[in-house]
Amino acid sequence: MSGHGDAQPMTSAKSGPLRGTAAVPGDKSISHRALIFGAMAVGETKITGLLEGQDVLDTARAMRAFGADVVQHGPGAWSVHGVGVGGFSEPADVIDCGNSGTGVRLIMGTMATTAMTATFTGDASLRKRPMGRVTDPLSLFGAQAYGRKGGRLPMTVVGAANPVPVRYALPVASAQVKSAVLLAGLNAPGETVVIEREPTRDHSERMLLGFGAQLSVEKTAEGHVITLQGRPELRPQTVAVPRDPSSAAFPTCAALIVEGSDILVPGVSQNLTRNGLYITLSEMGAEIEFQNPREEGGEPVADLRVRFSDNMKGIEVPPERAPSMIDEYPILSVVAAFATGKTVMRGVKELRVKESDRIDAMARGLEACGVRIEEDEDTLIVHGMGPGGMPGGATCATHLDHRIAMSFLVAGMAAQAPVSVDDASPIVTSFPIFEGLMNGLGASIRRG
Ligand SMILES: O=C(O)C1=C[C@@H](OP(=O)(O)O)[C@@H](O)[C@H](O)C1
Ligand SMILES: C=C(OP(=O)(O)O)C(=O)O
Repeated sequence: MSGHGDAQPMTSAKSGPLRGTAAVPGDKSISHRALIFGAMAVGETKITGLLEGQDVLDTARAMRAFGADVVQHGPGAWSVHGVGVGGFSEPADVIDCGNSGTGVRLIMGTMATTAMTATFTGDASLRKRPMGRVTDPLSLFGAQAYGRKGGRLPMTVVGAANPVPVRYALPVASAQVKSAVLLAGLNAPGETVVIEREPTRDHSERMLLGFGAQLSVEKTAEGHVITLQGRPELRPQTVAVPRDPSSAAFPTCAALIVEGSDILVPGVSQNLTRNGLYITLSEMGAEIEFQNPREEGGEPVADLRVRFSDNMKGIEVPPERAPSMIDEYPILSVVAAFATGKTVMRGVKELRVKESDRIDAMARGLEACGVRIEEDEDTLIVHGMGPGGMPGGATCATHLDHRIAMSFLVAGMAAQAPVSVDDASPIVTSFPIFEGLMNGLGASIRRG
């Protein structure tokens, strides 16, 4: 999907109390990886709970283009007949990863150590995002990449015919870059080593172990040293995808700011590389109870009981927490607008290279809603207006960014006047049932 269709304006008006259970769909990061690792295994991987968002559907299509047999059997139930490590065949056409940074970067890594050429593109948002962060380490394996200025898509990657293993220290805290290097390392003989100073989401490491790769993680003074043995035969798995904590953030935060709300959000990941938002909200004084802790799909999860919280205080979010809540800053900045005092988010410059420049998109939209903002290259500061304090009454630009669209629709649920977004169509990339789920809890979100 290289372009969205028509823009889909949407408006969210003040909501009555939210009630009920918010069962959000499968985790996007784990869904991409289940398809990609399944394609690299020999035999049939069975997946349940797959997120059927556009980003993941684009990865499914890409895996077919590289020769894997990917079949949908029912809602969320998929199978992948893999071709084995190094078994990809050259795609006959351009690979279109739509809106998905995760999709394109992980797939580039996967094909970079196989002797073939593939050309990648995406929508207008993805074509602006930097790919040099993955093609730089992939070139160390012997791959070559030819893209537009600044390492932008469309880009052609020529895979290494005789790949060599790599030792690479990540210059940026990014699970996408880490995963691209590990995926490339699968088809390089010998040991590939990735060193990350700050821990990022660890789904690739967990899944590689599950599929039978030899991988070790050592904590050293340099950070996490991840060592992978190349050329394993990956064994097909049964993957039960847990719910997405980044999607769960939207009903959770909505319930915190909409007066009288009391909802249950089941199966929210407590994986320490993903739960930064929930720690931050608790520190702000949010009324969240973590009930029934258990394992689901190999991830620690809990059910969250979330109540309207009229006593939240702005805080300083520790910068080292950023990787564990990187996609949640837009919705956190909405909650911060309904807290008392200022919330300071430092060390967040990575937000500028997501589907949009998320610091700029949130700053401009919140200002239009009457909120005072300070920002610099690496910082966002929101001056809270207290419960019910945000005037609202604006139309916010979403810049092809699902998280910006959902964040402003949640803001409208508690603001004094309705909040509109110019284009809600990108929400289908990660949370296709957002509108129905939120309205089912009691929200008033309508098209137009
Ligand atoms: O590896 C992943 O699945 C993801 C990693 C993060 O990106 P970066 O690795 O670029 O920080 C995150 O923003 C993205 O939504 C999903
Ligand atoms: C940044 C995100 O995704 P991606 O990088 O995969 O486009 C996101 O989902 O917030």
